[in-house]
Amino acid sequence: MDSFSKSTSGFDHWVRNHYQHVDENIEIADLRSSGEGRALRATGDIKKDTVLFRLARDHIINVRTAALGKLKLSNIEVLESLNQWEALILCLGYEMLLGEESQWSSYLQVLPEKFNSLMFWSDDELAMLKPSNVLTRIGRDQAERMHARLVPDMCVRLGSQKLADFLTLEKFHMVASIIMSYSFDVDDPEDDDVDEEEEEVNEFLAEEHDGLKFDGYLKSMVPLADTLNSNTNLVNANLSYENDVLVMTATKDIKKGEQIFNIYGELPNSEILRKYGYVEVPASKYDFAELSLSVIKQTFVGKYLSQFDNEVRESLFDKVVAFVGESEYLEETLEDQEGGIVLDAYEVFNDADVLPELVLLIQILTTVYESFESDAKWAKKLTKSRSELDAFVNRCILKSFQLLEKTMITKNCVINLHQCVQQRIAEYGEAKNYEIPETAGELSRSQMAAIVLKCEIVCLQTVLQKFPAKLEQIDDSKLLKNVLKRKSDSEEKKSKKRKA
Ligand SMILES: C[S@@+](CC[C@H](N)C(=O)[O-])C[C@H]1O[C@@H](n2cnc3c(N)ncnc32)[C@H](O)[C@@H]1O
Repeated sequence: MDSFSKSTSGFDHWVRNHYQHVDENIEIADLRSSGEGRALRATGDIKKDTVLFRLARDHIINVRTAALGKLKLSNIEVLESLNQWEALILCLGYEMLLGEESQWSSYLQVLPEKFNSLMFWSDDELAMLKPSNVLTRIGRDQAERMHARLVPDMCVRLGSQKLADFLTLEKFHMVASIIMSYSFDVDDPEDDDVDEEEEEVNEFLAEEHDGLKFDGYLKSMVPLADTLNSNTNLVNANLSYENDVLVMTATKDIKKGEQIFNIYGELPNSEILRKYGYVEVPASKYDFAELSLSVIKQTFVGKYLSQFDNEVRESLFDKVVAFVGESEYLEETLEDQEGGIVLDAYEVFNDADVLPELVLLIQILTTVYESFESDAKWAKKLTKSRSELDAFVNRCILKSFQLLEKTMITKNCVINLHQCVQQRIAEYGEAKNYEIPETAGELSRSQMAAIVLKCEIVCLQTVLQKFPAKLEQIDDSKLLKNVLKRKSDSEEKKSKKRKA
């Protein structure tokens, strides 16, 4: 028996001795040959709603159960003043330091030491993922800053100089990565002042320091629940949290020999690779690409008002977008769209579902720019008067919003959105020619990078084929007439004033 199998068998033994229930038709399978590590598999037919296993809360690792919390009287309070990531990194690190003496020693044996998540890719390897926006979310610097905050001071405060010595930066990255790919956000029955909306899913990147209290959940390690691999299309099990116990249940009939899958989140392949170090083939059910504001800027600045020099065109775009971003009308009308409609990047999903914020922005920009094109002299004048420009953009916002509310869109808006998407596809270069293999197997990092890029391109191409399925297209002239009518009204008023 190799050491991998020995660890599996030790862990299996521990689970069956400690858990309240483990179904007889499940096993921990060795799927190393297909690059999937350990996984849960059915050894007999399992009916939907069968409880696969049930465990008491004291078998999971978090601030309430871990040895570090009990090392000193004040430790729980100190740990609760940290954020979820910091607290669990220190708790799990301490269990690893305890090794054989840890209550979870058999479980610690089956945690990985090697990772494919993006934190561990070299700069050259990461370059293979250009131009995916996932490259902006790796978080290596945040992890290093977190390490500097916690080690050694916090470890010493918690009473363990040994933990400070143990948690080198390399170890810290390893523990953080285990938590990234293995932990669960488990409902906290002791914290009933829960505001689900406020749950911060990616607080590791946000670096918030609010402390654990009132988050409503505790980031925890849940042995065996984390042995399940994930598949967005084949998910057939779900972990639920009851007062005293955690229960893994089959959500579908599962046949003998089939793998039991969880779902780690509604994530696209780029995020699955970033956090978990693998990709789904041929695609994740939740794939999306991102269209950044800079691509939209390039498209509009490159297309309109060619008689102006580039600097004027760029500054005009920035002014218009800044005004849209601060629009009081939009703030009041779109109450539930906190942060407005101007975003750094817009997600574009694999079913051509385009964010309404993006459609509205492009409709506003199209209306503004088509109006400018219709009278370049007037446009030039407008660029010099902030208040007149703002008033005009405001009208375009209003009319564009009303149009989309009636499920209509102008033809040039559709063309412009398609051109933004084409501009984005062009940034991917040759990646569009890549053919995704039919089965995953063991994939190299360059293959996984190519699959991520191809999945993003497919989302963008789908928009070109399908958008706008649900909106009626009208001629731009109808909207422009409406917007520009007011312009001529106000010019007439001005000239009357002048005459008087
Ligand atoms: C929560 S663990 C699941 C158990 C893991 N396979 C193991 O051997 O410990 C998450 C890790 O499992 C692997 N994994 C999960 N789902 C996978 C899948 N569908 N294909 C390949 N690897 C997967 C990835 O390495 C991921 O980081």
